[in-house]
Amino acid sequence: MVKAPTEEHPRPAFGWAARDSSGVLAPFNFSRRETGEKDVRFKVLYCGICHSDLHAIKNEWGSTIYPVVPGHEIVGVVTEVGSKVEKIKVGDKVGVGCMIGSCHSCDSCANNLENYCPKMILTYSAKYHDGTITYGGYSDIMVADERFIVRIPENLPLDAGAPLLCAGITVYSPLRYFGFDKPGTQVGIVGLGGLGHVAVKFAKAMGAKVTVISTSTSKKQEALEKLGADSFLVSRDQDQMQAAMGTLDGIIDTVSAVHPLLPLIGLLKSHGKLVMVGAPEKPLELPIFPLLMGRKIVAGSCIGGMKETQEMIDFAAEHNITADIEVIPADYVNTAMERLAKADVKYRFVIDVGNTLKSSN
Ligand SMILES: NC(=O)c1ccc[n+]([C@@H]2O[C@H](COP(=O)([O-])OP(=O)(O)OC[C@H]3O[C@@H](n4cnc5c(N)ncnc54)[C@H](O)[C@@H]3O)[C@@H](O)[C@H]2O)c1
Ligand SMILES: [Zn+2]
Repeated sequence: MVKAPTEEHPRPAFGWAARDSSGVLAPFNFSRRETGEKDVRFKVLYCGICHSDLHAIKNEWGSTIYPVVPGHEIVGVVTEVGSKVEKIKVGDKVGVGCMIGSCHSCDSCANNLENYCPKMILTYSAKYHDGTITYGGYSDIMVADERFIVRIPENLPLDAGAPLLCAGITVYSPLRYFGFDKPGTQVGIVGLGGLGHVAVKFAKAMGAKVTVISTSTSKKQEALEKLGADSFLVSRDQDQMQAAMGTLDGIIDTVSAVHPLLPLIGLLKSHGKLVMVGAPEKPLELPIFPLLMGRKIVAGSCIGGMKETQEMIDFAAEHNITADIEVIPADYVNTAMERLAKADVKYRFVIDVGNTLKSSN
């Protein structure tokens, strides 16, 4: 028998959910747990719209549990803390990113890499420790274990800072881990969307030389003049791509759809690394010979651990790095999803949850 939401958890909550793979979002009443002794409860003020939310509502990865309340770039103000919470107090500005739980006992958890814990629990469309389904940040309140709470520095704007909780850490972590953060390193960023545009900003702040690789010239001027990239390559322009062969130490590939890897591998120097962070729904073709000839590496990377996420947010605040955003009301989410699918946003939609999410009852 289906339980009423408040039988499962005592605290009523309200958000927007997709009920099936049409991906259409509509108002949704549900409930959240009581504030546990290690929990932080906060009023959601803003939530970014990640392309992963779009993959998820349409079940493009085949793992969505409906109804799904998406959103994993969530910021707000703390309203309650449990008795054993140590670092967060009522009134603090905080955030939650892509995960809200892990096993706390494996090697990855012991090394602050909760993101690689085999039992990592995603912020939405996953099963929590108590067996209930997790719901994301297109909603009025959030509750999470303190370990998965990020402190938002005072000088970081909450709306333009929200996307850093997923887009930011997803690019910051591989830039650091793969050594693309050394001054003068030649780094390529493929796909100038939500992830890509903050990747340019972080890589520049770390001292890298940044080349944006895009399918058309439409974002060229902005990439060079506004985002601070050093050069711009049009991936469909054979002459440009040929001239740039063997020039990059590393590439971060943020593209959300199936696309050819051969031209990207060609851009790498010997020993160069192509790091995939985009998550297309179907496998990509991997040409082997160009990898062998030059001992090149293709790797992947998934968000970042909580310690590194805090480090990334503090680095962003110090270097004035935020996302370029279009703030929207909650009832615009379906239009926003249609526009995101067409890459018609510069560069991240952020829902003004605090001012526009209105419960129907
Ligand atoms: N690895 C991780 O931890 C992680 C975290 C967040 C998001 N993601 C994934 O990263 C991808 C990007 O997310 P986003 O929020 O930046 O999306 P986005 O839609 O904002 O940006 C994607 C970019 O890819 C470009 N693009 C789309 N199709 C293309 C094609 N066929 N060829 C070349 N370029 C193309 C778009 O123009 C856009 O600039 C998504 O697949 C998302 O699920 C992964
Ligand atoms: Zn995301």
